[in-house]
Amino acid sequence: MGSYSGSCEIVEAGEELKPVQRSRRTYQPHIGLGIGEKDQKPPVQKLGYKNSLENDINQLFEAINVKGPKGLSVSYQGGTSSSSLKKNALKKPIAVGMPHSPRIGGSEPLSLKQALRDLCISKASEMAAMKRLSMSISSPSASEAGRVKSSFNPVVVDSGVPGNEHKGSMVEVSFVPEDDKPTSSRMMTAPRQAPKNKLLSQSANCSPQFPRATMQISTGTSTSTQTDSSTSRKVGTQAPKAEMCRKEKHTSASSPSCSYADDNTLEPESTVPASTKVPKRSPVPKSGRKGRLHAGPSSSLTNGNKASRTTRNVPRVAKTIVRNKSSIKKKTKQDSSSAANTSKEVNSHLDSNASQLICQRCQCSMKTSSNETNQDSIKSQSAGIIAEVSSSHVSSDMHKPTLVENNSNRSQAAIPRAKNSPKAREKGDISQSSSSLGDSSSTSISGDSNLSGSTCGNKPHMSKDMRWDAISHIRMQDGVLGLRHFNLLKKLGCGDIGTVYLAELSGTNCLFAIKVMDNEFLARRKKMPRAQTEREILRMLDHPFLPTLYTQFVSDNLSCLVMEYCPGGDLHVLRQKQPGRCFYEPAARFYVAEVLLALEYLHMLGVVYRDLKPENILVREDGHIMLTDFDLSLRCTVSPTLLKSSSYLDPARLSVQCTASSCVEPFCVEPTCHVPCFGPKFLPTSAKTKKKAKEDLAAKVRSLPQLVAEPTDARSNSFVGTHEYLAPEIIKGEGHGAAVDWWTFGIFLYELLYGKTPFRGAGNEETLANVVLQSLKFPDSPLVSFHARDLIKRLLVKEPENRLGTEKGAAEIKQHPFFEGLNWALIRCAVPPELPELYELGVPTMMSPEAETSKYLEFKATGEHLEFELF
Ligand SMILES: Nc1ncnc2c1ncn2[C@@H]1O[C@H](COP(=O)(O)OP(=O)(O)OP(=O)(O)O)[C@@H](O)[C@H]1O
Repeated sequence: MGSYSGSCEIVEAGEELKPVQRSRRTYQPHIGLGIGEKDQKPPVQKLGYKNSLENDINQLFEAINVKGPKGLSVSYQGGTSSSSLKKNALKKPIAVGMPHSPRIGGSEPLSLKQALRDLCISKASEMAAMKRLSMSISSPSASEAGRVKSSFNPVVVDSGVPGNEHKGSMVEVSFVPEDDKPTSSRMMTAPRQAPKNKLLSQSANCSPQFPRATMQISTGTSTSTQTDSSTSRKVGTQAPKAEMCRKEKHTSASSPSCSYADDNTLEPESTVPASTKVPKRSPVPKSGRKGRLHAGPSSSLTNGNKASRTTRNVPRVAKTIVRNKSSIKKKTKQDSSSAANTSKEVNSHLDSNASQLICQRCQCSMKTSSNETNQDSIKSQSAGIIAEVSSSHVSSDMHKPTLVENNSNRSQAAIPRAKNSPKAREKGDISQSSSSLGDSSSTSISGDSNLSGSTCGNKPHMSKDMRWDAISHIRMQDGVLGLRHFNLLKKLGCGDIGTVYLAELSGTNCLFAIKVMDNEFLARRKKMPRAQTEREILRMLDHPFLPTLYTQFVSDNLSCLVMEYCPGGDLHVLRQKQPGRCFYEPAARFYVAEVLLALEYLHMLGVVYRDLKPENILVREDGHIMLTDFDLSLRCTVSPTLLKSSSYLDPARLSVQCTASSCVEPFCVEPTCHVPCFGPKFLPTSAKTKKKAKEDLAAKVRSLPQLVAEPTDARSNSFVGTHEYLAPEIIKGEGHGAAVDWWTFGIFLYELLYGKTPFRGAGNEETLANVVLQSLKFPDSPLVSFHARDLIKRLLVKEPENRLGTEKGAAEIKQHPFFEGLNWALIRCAVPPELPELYELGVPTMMSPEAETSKYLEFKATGEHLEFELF
């Protein structure tokens, strides 16, 4: 829930501070476990915290002195103590410690106090050394907290908004890479046993904040007395866009492996044979039910797949591959075998810098393969590469518990193209692909970094995807990537500005969806801006429910976007296969929840999507969704706002007072599910106490600040969208903003539940009139819950200013009781309603390269549309 996200972030920020705090805390447990070194006393004044340690020790001994059992003589000088308990405790480190350590109670004259002090100083020295080691590896010359902050590209903004009662308080919002471990969900749910699908500890990756916001609030002199919604605080004027730029700079500055190109440039393929230029032909009308406004005839692809549907009832296994810790962690551990606990602390800090470590890994690679990379760079330049594709992504979070099995993300990436068992093929592909990349695997990432910008750092949530390597490998081999490197296997669909193909990167078994657009056609039809918008947006995205753009290039005046392939068809097709042609409510809830997170992310990036409809929601192989098609989107600026307390919950906009859910099951729809995500030791026994606990928790969650990044100032007068989904303000030409996405979100939910849109008329004109004039009605059947209908009602408010979501965006909508019980942070790990029907990859036997180039690319674009004919 929204509040959850908020809570997550705060906890995360708290986590951010932990390194500083831990430096002292971690010391203490080692008092009893430390290893004495020598009798020498290091100059403790050099390390500030050593004084604290000594103080602690002194206090400890004083406490022992003072609190020792009466009549017991506790001697710290002679080492004789009649307290066996203390004796044992104190003996332990020394007994286990180094042979030269002084013995307590033994014959050595050294005092116990002195011995312990030395032990602790020794331990502190070890810790300091380890910290230095880890810091020098990950980010030289940065404090731990600073290092974390800098690597996560934080936005630190003074909350000193004029009139703000929180003067003096500091609000920090940082956008963290997705691979990093969020801790919020851990805080909220960790006490319970691991989720059944083995979520990673980075489960907050599932949270909507992509970029995830972590908030650190130092209340300082804050009076904390705000009570109304006016207390929302501007976090700052930095829009995510600005953050993106900063991130890019940061990344490129810190990592030579990450190169970024100008947004408006593409990499032309200089070596495309003339034979690949194919004739144009007239368009094929879109078979979809809805015509799109704003452009010529649109087309919609329905896959003709007849594979049987499988209900997914087995939780997906998400095994953690903590590659990110990698060598640094190991090294740290090796260097400090006697400081296991300390090492853990350090490692946990390093974990939180996951993406940074990945980048460092790349850098390391770069160093070891610099010659090769340089050669390739030169080669690329000489090949006439104008610009490299890079994803000017906003570092995202989570974020994410990497949903991976074994080679995980990579396995997801390698969607097999052979006909037999998809799963088996997948594995085969991985190994084959890996081996095909074999020798160069160690350098391919770094090479790719320089050549394409398609680095692990660009799309953290897909950083382990083997397709980066595959592309990089080809680039390193040939110096340039073009259409000739792909085997076009199947036409997936045709849109207004291009045609999408399923394609295999030759020799890699890696599948992609390639959107091919004819620049000449686009220019002639004045659709270049749409293509440009889509390209720019795609490049920014780094979110599990949005497509990953791997690379882009121009091949013989064809602009190609190489994207993640989504084999499950679209929601429009899937809905029509449901009984009654509509989804059951839990399934609908699943899909709209994921779409909501995608929209929230887009809004945070300053993108108003404007074209939500089931046709644009593809189903991934794992059953989760992918929102596509951004050519009608509106780009704008956005100012993240931190809303304090529960002021963001406007009861007038929500029918029922929301309750925060802490259920670990992302789709537990049982409203009476009480505090189930806490372990037994936290579970109150009586129902009454349970209820109280839940209320307390809900109150706490509601009191947490909430990040809202809704582009409230976005305005456009364009008449864009799909008839049945058009918002009234668009039809009326009054100008519109981000609220149109919440209108379409309401229509979308309605359609999923009822199998039709609410205002559809006999024709487009009537539909438009209905949207503006007709009141919302719900059919008697199928039966839909009150909460679902209530949410739809609040979204389909004709005046945008009164529409749910208009003011506070997705955060507001997530609070609606329809989503009660849904753990937003874990949504990505939820088991989807059903397995998608995968496209039958009944790909014809691959033709010879000559035949491919001469026959596959029969590009035809005449009249309204452009199309590439494959066969
Ligand atoms: N990544 C992908 N994976 C699988 N299929 C895809 C992918 N991207 C697009 N498609 C399919 O290709 C079709 C055409 O997509 P495209 O985005 O070009 O057209 P569109 O959705 O009709 O929108 P527009 O007309 O605005 O371009 C889609 O309907 C979809 O079925």
